[in-house]
Amino acid sequence: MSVAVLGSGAFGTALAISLANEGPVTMWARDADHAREMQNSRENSRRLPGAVLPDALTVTAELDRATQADVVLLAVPMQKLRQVVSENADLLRERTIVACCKGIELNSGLGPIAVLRECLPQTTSALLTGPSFAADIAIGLPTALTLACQDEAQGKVLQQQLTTSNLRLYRTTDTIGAELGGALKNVMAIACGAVIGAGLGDSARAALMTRGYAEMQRMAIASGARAETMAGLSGFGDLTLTCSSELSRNYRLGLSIGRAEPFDPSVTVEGAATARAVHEEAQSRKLDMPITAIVVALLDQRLTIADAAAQLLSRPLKEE
Ligand SMILES: NC(=O)c1ccc[n+]([C@@H]2O[C@H](COP(=O)([O-])OP(=O)(O)OC[C@H]3O[C@@H](n4cnc5c(N)ncnc54)[C@H](O)[C@@H]3O)[C@@H](O)[C@H]2O)c1
Ligand SMILES: O=P(O)(O)OC[C@H](O)CO
Repeated sequence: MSVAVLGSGAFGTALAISLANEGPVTMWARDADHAREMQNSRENSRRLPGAVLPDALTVTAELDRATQADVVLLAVPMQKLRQVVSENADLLRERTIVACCKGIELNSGLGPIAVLRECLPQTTSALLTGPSFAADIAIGLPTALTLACQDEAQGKVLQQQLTTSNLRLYRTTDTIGAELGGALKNVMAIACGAVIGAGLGDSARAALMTRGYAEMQRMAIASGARAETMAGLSGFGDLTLTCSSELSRNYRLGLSIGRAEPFDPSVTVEGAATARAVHEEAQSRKLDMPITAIVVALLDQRLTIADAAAQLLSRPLKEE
């Protein structure tokens, strides 16, 4: 089995490093200068500085070369997934595709597997998600992820193929649950960062995480996901990690909102677009998602943190 990773950002690079410890891996970068720089220096100094690229990892800007692999991992931001796949559909059609992004597409309201199904209807598609920081994976720290594939037999094969000495993969056929867990936890991480940034305290964060999880469950169950998927690595697991660590870009965006500080717009923060997509979806389906609505209002600067807290605290009292 041969593996390729398309996208040489932080996550793509970390996965490629871990997989290359088990066998040959090709990583594709769209920028030829960047590809050459990584291939020669054995480091991705732009996106994941300090991590060494193993000899078994080849970096190329030639997409037709990378897509010779049996399994192709797509490690690009969610809002770019459709573009990358549809522009290169001819090269990807015969491969097994594993999306590695977390989020919901604006305009369509679809998650990564649903987008892949629309663009490549005949192709086996899966999702790799769960609590994991690129920086941890790249230096060999232990990580557990969820491999979601609707086809159970294909999922078992991929689970074996993509497990490495530091990546332990669990599998599920609940692709909707895995998509929603990874997408919604980023929205909650922005909210938690804002709470901590504004000095509202750890107790408030715990309340937000718990009620955020209830909100995630509400959307997931209404979408046909299984409750136990949300309780697993892709839901609860990733919520815990992302809402509590400054390694998370979503959490850091929240911190900057809470502190009224600027935030670098070039940083990949999946939760911002996802919050908007989910808020729209929730409104049209009449799902109660107050934390998501507040995150959108904070991003749009329509609400202060003080007003946001007051709004959540003054909601009608109810059973838990
Ligand atoms: N960084 C992490 O710790 C981590 C962990 C788990 C999951 N993820 C997920 O992985 C996905 C990618 O995140 P990342 O951290 O690698 O982001 P990143 O910003 O480090 O890298 C994104 C990569 O995508 C490429 N890209 C962007 N637009 C493209 C396009 N139109 N065509 C081709 N390539 C394009 C960029 O060149 C870059 O190499 C996100 O959905 C994120 O949620 C990240
Ligand atoms: O840096 P973030 O916020 O995109 O989080 C990275 C991963 O999704 C954590 O599991």
